[in-house]
Amino acid sequence: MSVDFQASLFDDLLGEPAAPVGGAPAGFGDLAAGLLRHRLGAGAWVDVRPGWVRGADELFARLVREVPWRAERRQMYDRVVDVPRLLKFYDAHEPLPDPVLAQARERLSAHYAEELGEPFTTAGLCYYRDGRDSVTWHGDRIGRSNRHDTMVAIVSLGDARRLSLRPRPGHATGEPVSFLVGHGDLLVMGGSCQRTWEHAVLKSTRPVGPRVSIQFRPHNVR
Ligand SMILES: O=C(O)CCC(=O)C(=O)O
Ligand SMILES: [Fe+2]
Repeated sequence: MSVDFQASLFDDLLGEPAAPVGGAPAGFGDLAAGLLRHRLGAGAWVDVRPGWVRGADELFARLVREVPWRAERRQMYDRVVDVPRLLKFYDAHEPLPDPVLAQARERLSAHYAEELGEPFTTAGLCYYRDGRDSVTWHGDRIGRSNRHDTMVAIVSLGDARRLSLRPRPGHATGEPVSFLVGHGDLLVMGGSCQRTWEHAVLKSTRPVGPRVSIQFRPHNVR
């Protein structure tokens, strides 16, 4: 069984007007207002803040247009296969492709400063062109996250996709959960989440439009 949390359902509860359609500049809602923590077990948690980025239509369009997206290929057993999404990684000192992303990183670093103990530095961008694009089950465990608690903060733009989580065998128990992350939503995986749980954006057979995901991580977490 999977438990569904539909971010969009919370929108009205926050009592904040939805972003106007069209060219409004991107801005941010109060991060702490409407931020909800879901404890997954084994020290893993997920924070969700629906509609954090406002007026993000233009931002989404700019990122789709201007980020130098890369198609990658990976070895899978005895074959080389296309990675089913486009990617671009910005290391700590590389300029981000849009000032709004720098603002998002600053706000996240400020909000989580005490709990995380360090700033978010890098930004990994993924472009899911349609429902066939996906990321398979994994933990972000390259680097310190293999041994230490950390955070990965994801801003989602464009069409909503489901971020699914399940316990990593031998490391956690519990029911799988999934969060529908939509345009402007923030989802933060924290605590032991990368070591003890796995996450994925699974392929969708329903028609789904493009989505851009921006993942902010601290230094040497990937
Ligand atoms: O698309 C997402 O929000 C998740 C991407 C992800 O898990 C990753 O790139 O490590
Ligand atoms: Fe990931």
